[in-house]
Amino acid sequence: MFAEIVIPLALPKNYTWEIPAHLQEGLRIGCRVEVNLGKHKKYSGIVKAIHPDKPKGFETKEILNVLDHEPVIHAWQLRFWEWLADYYMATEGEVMAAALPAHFKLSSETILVFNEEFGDDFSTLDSEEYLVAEALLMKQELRLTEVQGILDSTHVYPIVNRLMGKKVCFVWESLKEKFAPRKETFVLLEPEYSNEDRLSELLNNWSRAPKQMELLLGYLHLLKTEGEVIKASLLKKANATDAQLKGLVEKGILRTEKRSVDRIQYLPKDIHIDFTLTPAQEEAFVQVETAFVEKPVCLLHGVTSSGKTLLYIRLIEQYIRKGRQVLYMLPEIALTAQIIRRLQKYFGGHIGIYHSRFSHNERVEIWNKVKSGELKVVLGARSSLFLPYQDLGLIICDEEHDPSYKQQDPAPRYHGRDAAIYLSGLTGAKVLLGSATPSLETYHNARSGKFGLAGLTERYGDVKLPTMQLVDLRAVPRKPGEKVMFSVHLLEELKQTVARKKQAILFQNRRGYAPFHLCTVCGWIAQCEHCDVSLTFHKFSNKLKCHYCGNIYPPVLTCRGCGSDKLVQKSFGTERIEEELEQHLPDAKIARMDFDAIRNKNAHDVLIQQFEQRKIDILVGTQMVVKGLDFDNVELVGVIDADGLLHFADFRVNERAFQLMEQVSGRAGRRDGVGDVLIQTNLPNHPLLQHVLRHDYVGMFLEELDKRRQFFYPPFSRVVLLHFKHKERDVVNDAAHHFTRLMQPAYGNYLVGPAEPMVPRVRNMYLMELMLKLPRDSQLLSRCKDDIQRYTAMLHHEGKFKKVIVVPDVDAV
Ligand SMILES: Nc1ncnc2c1ncn2[C@@H]1O[C@H](COP(=O)(O)OP(=O)(O)OP(=O)(O)O)[C@@H](O)[C@H]1O
Ligand SMILES: [Zn+2]
Repeated sequence: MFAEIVIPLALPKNYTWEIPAHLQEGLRIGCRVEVNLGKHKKYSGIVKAIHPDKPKGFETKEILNVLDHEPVIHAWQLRFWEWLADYYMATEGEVMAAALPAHFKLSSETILVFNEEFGDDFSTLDSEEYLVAEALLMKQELRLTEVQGILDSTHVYPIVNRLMGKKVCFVWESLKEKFAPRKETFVLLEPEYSNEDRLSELLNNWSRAPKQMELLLGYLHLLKTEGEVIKASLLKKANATDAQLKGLVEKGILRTEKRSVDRIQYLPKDIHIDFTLTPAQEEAFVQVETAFVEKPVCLLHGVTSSGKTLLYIRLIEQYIRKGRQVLYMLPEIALTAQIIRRLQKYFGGHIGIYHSRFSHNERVEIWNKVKSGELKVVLGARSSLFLPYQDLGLIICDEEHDPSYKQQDPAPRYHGRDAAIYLSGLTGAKVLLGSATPSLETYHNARSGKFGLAGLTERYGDVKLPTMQLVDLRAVPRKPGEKVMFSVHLLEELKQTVARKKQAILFQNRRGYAPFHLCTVCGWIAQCEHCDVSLTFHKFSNKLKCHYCGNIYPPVLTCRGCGSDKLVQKSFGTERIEEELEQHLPDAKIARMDFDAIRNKNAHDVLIQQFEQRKIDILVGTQMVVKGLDFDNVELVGVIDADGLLHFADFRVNERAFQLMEQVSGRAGRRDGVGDVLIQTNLPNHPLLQHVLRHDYVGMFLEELDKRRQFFYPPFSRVVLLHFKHKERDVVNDAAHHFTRLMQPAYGNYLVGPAEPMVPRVRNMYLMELMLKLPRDSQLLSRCKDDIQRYTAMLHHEGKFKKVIVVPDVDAV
C-alpha cells in the first residue's frame, strides 16, 4: 500500500510513500506520519490518500512511523486544503503550513523547549521519554536532530509527540509577536450570597456604612445587566472608592479576582440572552432564516448601529441550543477585543478566541476543544477557518467588505469570506455575511438571487443616521501647494463637542508626522534606500520611516541633492494632526490610534476602553478607528482629507472611499442620534461624495456597477494579478513583457499591462504587474492557471529570467 502525504513545504505536488506492512493496520487518512525527504530531512506529514498504486518514475521510500492513532484533521479539511491550493495557486504544503499549529508540524529543524510548569517529576514517563525529558530539563532547548542523537532510536517522532501530549515540552516559537493577555480585576459575589434569601436578609438588615450598601446595589445591578462585573466599571458606576469595595471584601460579601480578559474557559457554560429584538430586527432575522432554507449564503445589509451584532447573537444562540458550532469571523485581530466582551456576556465559556497572536500551545488547546465539540463558538480571524470543527452549523463573516480578509503574504493568498463560502459547501454550514457597506461583489450576488438578502434600514432605538456635511477647502486661504489640516468649521465644532462633554473621532488615512521631506531648492525628496517611496517623518521617535519595508533612518538636515538645509515637511499624518490639535484645544484629552501608537499588542484594547470610559475626548486615527466599534458618546466625526481617499488609481477606489467614510461616520450618534460628520475636501462636486452625503449605498452601488460592467471589472470578471519581482529593473521589465507575449495568443483580450505598480521597488526588488480580467468561467480559469504555471516554467527556462519571482494573486483585492 502507498500513501500520498502532505508536507508543510512549497512542493509542486504531494509525494507518495510506501506503507510498510507493520504500519498498515491503523493508518488512517488525516493521521500524521514521519517520513524522510531527500537524504537527511525528516518531516511529519499528513496522510491524504491511501491506495495500492505504485507510483511510476521513482523509487518510493517507506513511512518511518505513525504519530497519531486518531486523525488530527477531518477528511473535509483535506478537501478544503486541496481547493485552497488549487484555487489560489498555492501548494497544499503551503496551505498545511498556514492551517496547522506548529505543534503538529515536526521537522528536523524543530526546536523543543522544556515546559517549566511540568516540573521535574518524571515518574509518569517511560524510559525513552525520560531520557529526553532529562536532557530538556538540563538544556532547556533541544533540536530534533539532537533528540535523535540522545535516543538513537527509530521512534524519535512518536516519542517527541508523546512528550508534547504530556506537556513536558513545546515547540519553540519566536518571541517577537508574543501575546500577553491583558489582565482585569473582576468582582464576584461570595458564594454564600448567591442564595437569594441570604442576600435579601443581608440587605434588609443592613447596619453598615450606607455607602457600602449603595456600592453593593450598584454591583447587583451591573451583574444583572452585564453578566460580569469589572472592578473599574463598578467603581465608576457606583461612584465609589477602592476602600469602600475593600470594606465589602473584608466582610466576606464580595471578592475580587484578577484574570485575563481573553481567557474565558473558566466561565460557566451558560447562555443568557437578556434583550429582545425589535420588530425590524425580528423581520431581518426571519429573512435570514428563510434564506437559509434554500441558500447556503445570506447577506445581512444593515446600516451602522442597526443591531447586526445582536442579530448574530440570536442566531448563535439558536445554533448552540441545537448543539452545533459557530464561527464568528472578523477581518482583523484588533477587532476581537470589543466583540469578545459583548459575546462573553451572553455565552460565557462556550466561546474561544483563535488567532495568530496566541501562542502555539494556546492554539493547540483551542484546536482540541473545537475538535471534541466542547467549544461551541469560535471568534477569530480568517485562520480559524482551519479549525477541526466537529459540527459547524454557521459561519458569520462580519464586516464582509473589509479587504483585510484577503491574505497577502505568504501563500495561500486566500480570501476569508470566499473560503468560508466554499467551506460551507463541504460542511453544510450556513454563511451569514454582514456589513453596512457590502462589497460590490457580495451585494451583486445578493441582488441577483445567488445569496439571500436581509436588511436593516434603521438604526436601533429610533436613532437617526448622522448628518453629513462637506467642508469646501477651496475656500480656505493658504499658501500655494499647502494642504489644509483644519477648517475653521471643523475646529469650531470640535470645540463645541468637547465643551458639551461629547466625544469626537478624526480620521486620516496616513500615519506618522509628515509623509514627505522636500528640499525647496532642488526638489529632492528623502527616499528609502530599498524602496522607491518617500520616507515619512515620525516626530515622536525623531526618525524617518519607510512604510513599505519598515526601515528606519535618522532625520535629514541637509539635502542629499544640493546640500541646502532648506528642507520642509510636506503633507501630514495622524501624528501631526494630534500635535496641532493640542495647540488648538489645549484642554481636551486627545489620543491617537494608529499602527505606531498600538505597537504594544494590548494598547489597542486599552485605548478603546479609555475612549469608552470617556477618558479621551478626541480620538485621531487611521482605518483602525473606522471599524465596527460601538461607542455611545461620539457626536462628531471628521474626515480630514477625503481627497486622499479618492486619489488612487484602482478600480475599487470609489467603493473603498465610500465604505471608509460611511463606516467612520457610523461611529457618530449611536445612542441619541445626535451625530455630525464633517468631510473636508477640495472636490465637493465629486459624484462619490454626493452618495456619501446621502448615506446612499445603493446609489453608489448602481453607479459603480455600471462602470464595472463597462470596463469589465469584478463582479463581471475575475481578476488575477501577476506580480513579477527581481533585483534589477531591466530584468523584471523584460520578464514581464516576455511573459505577456506568452499569454497574448490565448488571453490577449483579457490583459491589462504589464506596468510598474505605484511603488515600483520594495525591499530592493523591482516590481512589475500584469493584470488578467477573465470572464467568470471556471474552465477558463483553471486552464489559465495551468498556463500561468507553464509560462512561469518557460520564463525560468530563459537563463536571464531564472531568478524572476512570479507571484499569482487570484481575486486580488
Ligand atoms: N434589540 C436591541 N435591544 C437592546 N439594544 C440593542 C438592540 N439592538 C441594538 N442595540 C444596541 O444598539 C447598538 C448598536 O448595535 P450594533 O453594535 O449591533 O450595531 P451594528 O449594526 O453591528 O453596527 P456597525 O455596523 O456600525 O458595527 C449596540 O450598543 C446594541 O447593544
Ligand atoms: Zn523601504
